[in-house]
Amino acid sequence: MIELDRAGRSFKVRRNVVHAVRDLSFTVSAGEFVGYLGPNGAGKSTTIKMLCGILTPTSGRVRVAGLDPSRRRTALARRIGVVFGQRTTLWWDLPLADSFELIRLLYKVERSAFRARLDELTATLDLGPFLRTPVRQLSLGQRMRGDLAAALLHAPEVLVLDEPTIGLDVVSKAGIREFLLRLNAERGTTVLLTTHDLGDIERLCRRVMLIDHGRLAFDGTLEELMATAPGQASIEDVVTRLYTGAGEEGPAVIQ
Ligand SMILES: Nc1ncnc2c1ncn2[C@@H]1O[C@H](COP(=O)(O)OP(=O)(O)OP(=O)(O)O)[C@@H](O)[C@H]1O
Repeated sequence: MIELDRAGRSFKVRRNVVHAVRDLSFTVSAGEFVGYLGPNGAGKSTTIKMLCGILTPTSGRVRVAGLDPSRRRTALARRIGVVFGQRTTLWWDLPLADSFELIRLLYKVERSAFRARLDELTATLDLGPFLRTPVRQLSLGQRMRGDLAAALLHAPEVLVLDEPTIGLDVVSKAGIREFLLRLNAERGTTVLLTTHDLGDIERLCRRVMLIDHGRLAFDGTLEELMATAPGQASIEDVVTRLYTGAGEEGPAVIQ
């Protein structure tokens, strides 16, 4: 479903070149739920932007649902949903329901399929009480549920999430995690999740990829991740160790 083959993306900054992502190769199969971790500046958002076609790779190859994202952005938009937790795709001054209707028109979703999908999302994300509220008046947790629904109205096969639980309280986080688990289990939606919240990873992801300085530093199951640092008490300890390269053998490097 997602394929990167030696993908790289660099930026020219004045006289320097920043290699945000280098030589990155991985595959995510249909139905997987994968956590994509890395310290600040590691290259996670750059990867996600290449997956959505916002950025073109400067080397290598990227495919999502068999499509080259930067060349087939419109075709890909029908197959992928994206949520950037720090931004909203909703119309700030419009009621949530009107934003959804605009998205229906943009994606050319047939009215009855849209109605059924919206009813389902309204029930599972509990959107009913604030469907008529302008987006700017929503709390962060309500807005995030609205953004998730907006990303899923066209029933994409792949969902890419960039910090979807940032700033949420424990109850809101639990609700969103529960929703994502069900979406993956019941609909088989493939999910790639970037987060700094390791609770998200523990609760949701069987497979974890870790990127550092633009390169893949770990790719394996959560159990294998924990086993890279035997005796470490928590996932925070293990990930801190990998981020800082601490320990006698250093981080588990896969390549
Ligand atoms: N448009 C750009 N121009 C120049 N440099 C960029 C650009 N976008 C990203 N970078 C650089 O590429 C590197 C990777 O950035 P990226 O945003 O992908 O990291 P990240 O893993 O998402 O970080 P964070 O967890 O802080 O969001 C950083 O050094 C960043 O400064």
